[in-house]
Amino acid sequence: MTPTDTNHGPLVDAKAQLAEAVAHLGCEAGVHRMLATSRREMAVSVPLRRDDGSTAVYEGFRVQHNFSRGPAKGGLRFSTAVDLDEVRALAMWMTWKCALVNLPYGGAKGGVAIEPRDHSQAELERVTRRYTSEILPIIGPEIDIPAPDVGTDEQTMAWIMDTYSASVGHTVPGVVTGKPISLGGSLGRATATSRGVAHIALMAMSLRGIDPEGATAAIQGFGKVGRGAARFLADAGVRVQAISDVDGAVWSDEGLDVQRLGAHADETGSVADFDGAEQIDPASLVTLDVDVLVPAAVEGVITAANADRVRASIIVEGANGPTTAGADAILAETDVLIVPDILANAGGVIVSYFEWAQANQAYQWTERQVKDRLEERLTRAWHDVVEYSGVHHMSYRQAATALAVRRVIEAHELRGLYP
Ligand SMILES: NC(=O)C1=CN([C@@H]2O[C@H](COP(=O)(O)OP(=O)(O)OC[C@H]3O[C@@H](n4cnc5c(N)ncnc54)[C@H](OP(=O)(O)O)[C@@H]3O)[C@@H](O)[C@H]2O)C=CC1
Ligand SMILES: O=C(O)CCC(=O)C(=O)O
Repeated sequence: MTPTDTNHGPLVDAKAQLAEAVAHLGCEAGVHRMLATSRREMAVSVPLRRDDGSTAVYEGFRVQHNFSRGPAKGGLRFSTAVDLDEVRALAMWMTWKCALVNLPYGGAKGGVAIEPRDHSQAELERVTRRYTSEILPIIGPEIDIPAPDVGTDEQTMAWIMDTYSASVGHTVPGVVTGKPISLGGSLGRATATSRGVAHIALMAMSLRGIDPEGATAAIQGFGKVGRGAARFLADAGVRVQAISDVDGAVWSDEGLDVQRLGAHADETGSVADFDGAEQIDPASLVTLDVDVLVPAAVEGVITAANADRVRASIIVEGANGPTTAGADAILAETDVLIVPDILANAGGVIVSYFEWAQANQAYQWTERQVKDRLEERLTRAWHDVVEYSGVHHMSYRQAATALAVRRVIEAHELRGLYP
């Protein structure tokens, strides 16, 4: 039977991945139920006084999936696609990601169902401060530490830090990561996720015997992750042939000039209509004939409906959850190597951890220290996954999830958090 995405949705996919890991590890039903459930969820209503004097109200969430290995950690997303189930899935993936790269954290995620492009900076500041005030009782440097994700940035983190600090009466840099450098942000955090994506892509190419010089890539998304990934891959000699965003997609056989494309996007707000390339259908990006495909935008873009047309040799998941369970099942029958999100995009949270450690020490590391330690941790996790996958004859996603779930269960057992 051809797999389908009948139950498609990130939470369904995340729970299916957990169920597979639990079956492989052989743990009891109660532990499985506990890991399938968030430890704490907060839904808030975020009223906004708009610049024209009218009032808008947005739904916001913060979900803390697990605390067994340490405080919860994960980004904050501003997007109209945000809902509670999406945030639950993203929080669960954060737990596995932090465990996989051995950070002393559990997993969390937050979101506000708002389109940031429709708001002024002043409105975004008011929304951020109000959302922060609402979730304030459940965040803190030892409880849950937000960071940037889709639609948020270092300015958002600065507003959260200020709102939290004003409430407790002193400056608390460790309450968020991904802050501006001048407020205690880490050197190298802004590019950490994309640097990690490129580092992992190069290791995957080496495993597949693909020489980066002359290899080709397509990248979906030209935001904080996609743009840097394009730059780092191009710097390694890869011909980045296609890049897309919400408004369009561009393609060039000889490879896009990523720097010029960046200048064009800064000027116009999109990669669309870049004069150094052909315009293509954004939906075709994931099925282009390239060596490496980097989905770096949103969930659920490689699905049961298009997986059989994927022609890349390697998929490096810069985004969280870009490949649905139905697509995974189809691609498992092919030679396509999928490097799962919890490994491929872990560079961001690794350097967030470094930022938090620097805030706790009140001491700044050099950029070289950050880069070296980032690559060291990612390389170790990569080898763990490759080895586990080989020993247990499973996909990299299955191996990564199993390794991570095993570490979380071990922490539960050692702490004795359940009878
Ligand atoms: N930032 C980080 O440190 C980390 C991010 N991630 C994950 O990476 C992904 C991207 O995050 P980030 O780069 O921070 O987000 P950004 O908001 O900075 O960028 C998102 C990009 O994706 C584009 N996009 C959105 N929807 C689509 C679509 N349907 N098709 C094509 N492009 C689309 C946006 O286009 P437009 O510009 O036109 O809006 C934008 O270019 C998310 O899944 C996030 O969870 C994972 C780990 C860490
Ligand atoms: O840097 C962080 O704390 C979290 C980044 C994030 O949200 C993610 O890895 O998906």
